[in-house]
Amino acid sequence: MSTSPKPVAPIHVIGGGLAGSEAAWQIAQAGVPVVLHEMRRDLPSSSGAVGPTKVRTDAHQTDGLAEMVCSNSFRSDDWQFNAVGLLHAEMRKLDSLILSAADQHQVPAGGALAVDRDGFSAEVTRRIEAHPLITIEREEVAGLPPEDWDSVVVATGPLTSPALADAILELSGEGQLSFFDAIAPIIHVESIDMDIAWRQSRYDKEGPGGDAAAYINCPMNKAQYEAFIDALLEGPKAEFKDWEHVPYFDGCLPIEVMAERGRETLRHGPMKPVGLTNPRDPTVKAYAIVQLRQDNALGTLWNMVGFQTKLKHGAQAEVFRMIPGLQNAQFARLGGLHRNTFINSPRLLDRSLRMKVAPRLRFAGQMTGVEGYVESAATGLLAGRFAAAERLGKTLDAPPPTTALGALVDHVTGGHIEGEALGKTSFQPMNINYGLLPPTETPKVGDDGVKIPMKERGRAKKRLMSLRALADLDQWMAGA
Ligand SMILES: Cc1cc2nc3c(=O)[nH]c(=O)nc-3n(C[C@H](O)[C@H](O)[C@H](O)COP(=O)(O)OP(=O)(O)OC[C@H]3O[C@@H](n4cnc5c(N)ncnc54)[C@H](O)[C@@H]3O)c2cc1C
Repeated sequence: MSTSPKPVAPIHVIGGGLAGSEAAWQIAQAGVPVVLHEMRRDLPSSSGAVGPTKVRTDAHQTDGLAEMVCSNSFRSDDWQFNAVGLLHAEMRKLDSLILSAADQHQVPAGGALAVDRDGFSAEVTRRIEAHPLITIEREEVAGLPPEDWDSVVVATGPLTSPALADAILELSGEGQLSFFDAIAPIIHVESIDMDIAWRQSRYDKEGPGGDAAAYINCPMNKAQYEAFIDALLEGPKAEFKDWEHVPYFDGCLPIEVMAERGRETLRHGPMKPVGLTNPRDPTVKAYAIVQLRQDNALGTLWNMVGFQTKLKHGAQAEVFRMIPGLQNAQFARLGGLHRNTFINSPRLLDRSLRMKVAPRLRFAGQMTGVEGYVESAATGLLAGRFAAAERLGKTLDAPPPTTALGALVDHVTGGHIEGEALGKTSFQPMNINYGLLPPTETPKVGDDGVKIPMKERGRAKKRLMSLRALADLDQWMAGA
């Protein structure tokens, strides 16, 4: 007598945003059933109320899956010279629902992949609803998922509902999960002018690694400082939106707010010039000094210490390039101000995005500390594949760190270096960028054997890194 095979138990995905929709799709495409829980819905009108009650987050306007809450752009689609374009290319290779729906609903935007947001969200919703292995439950998961959900992907995003956020916070043992956040810019190290800046820790103090030259220092004279303060005070600031009502972290005030308190405040705060000596001008005391601290294990990205800001993005590049040594700075991430919910992933997650203290819970999307629509969908893609492989009794390692996908996993699960934690984590959300991938040698000669001009070598290096990433991803896929 033949017995029918035991049905595969479903995986639960919480959150039908960019990450959750992609995760659900990847799991179902692997042949594993999925229940996707999304809280946004229209409730029938209650007695006396006019029209249906709409359950939304503070930013979402619709009940459509994968709603883009702000811009309609997935940013550059150039896989050769842009890290997010490379991430697109990798995701396309892996049957990404988000990329496929975006390609289908593309609108003209130069080299960027921008979409008709309603058409895009409708397409994702249609394909998820039509998938025979996916069931959608329109409900809030208001606390930790029931124990009998043995495999869960939590993809509830920056605006995770408070009941679930509180439960995760408690489980994590961390002090904080959701906050109104001002973040400092991060700079590619190769764009810092080391003929002006120098390496030294304040008072040559050795760090835990025995390094007494852990910081990069940019000196300012009085005139430069005064001009900088004027530019800071005059620069256009991002306005608060009415959904942004969570307070600042203590000790994390935007620099413009400090400057408004007095022209000298910054010189006595993050720009204090004490304990540092410019080796090129040892007898002259700098009037103010901007410090940068290494931000990733590779040493390719450096964080402007104490420079959290709510200056508008366009103004930031202009104002911060006034700092001597940063005149040609290339920003891996600009500073910003927004409400965000994310976990301290480097401490809490393993390399397959499982929570170490509760491995039935996997995290994906902005909750893991990646930033942006594409990066969120990318971690959803991986979390979905990891969860499906586990359910099917297979092992799936993360893609290598030379790929954009692998670099993202490495960043959120370990690549970041903890700063001098002021009672809080220094881990901050980040977009994909080449600084997260191990560097290659800068090529001097092109494929055609012709010498590459100096100013084009940075681009050539990006292309080399992209080619390496796609080749390594192919190899990973062949072994997966
Ligand atoms: C105001 C704002 C503007 C932004 N603008 C941009 C931008 O222009 N470009 C960009 O690239 N990124 C932007 N981001 C970042 C953006 O949120 C992420 O890039 C992306 O949407 C995150 O994807 P996600 O899947 O992690 O979260 P989301 O896309 O937000 O999806 C999370 C889903 O989980 C649901 N959910 C929450 N809690 C529960 C619960 N307890 N039970 C069930 N469902 C739940 C939500 O309703 C939502 O549908 C912005 C973020 C915010 C907050």
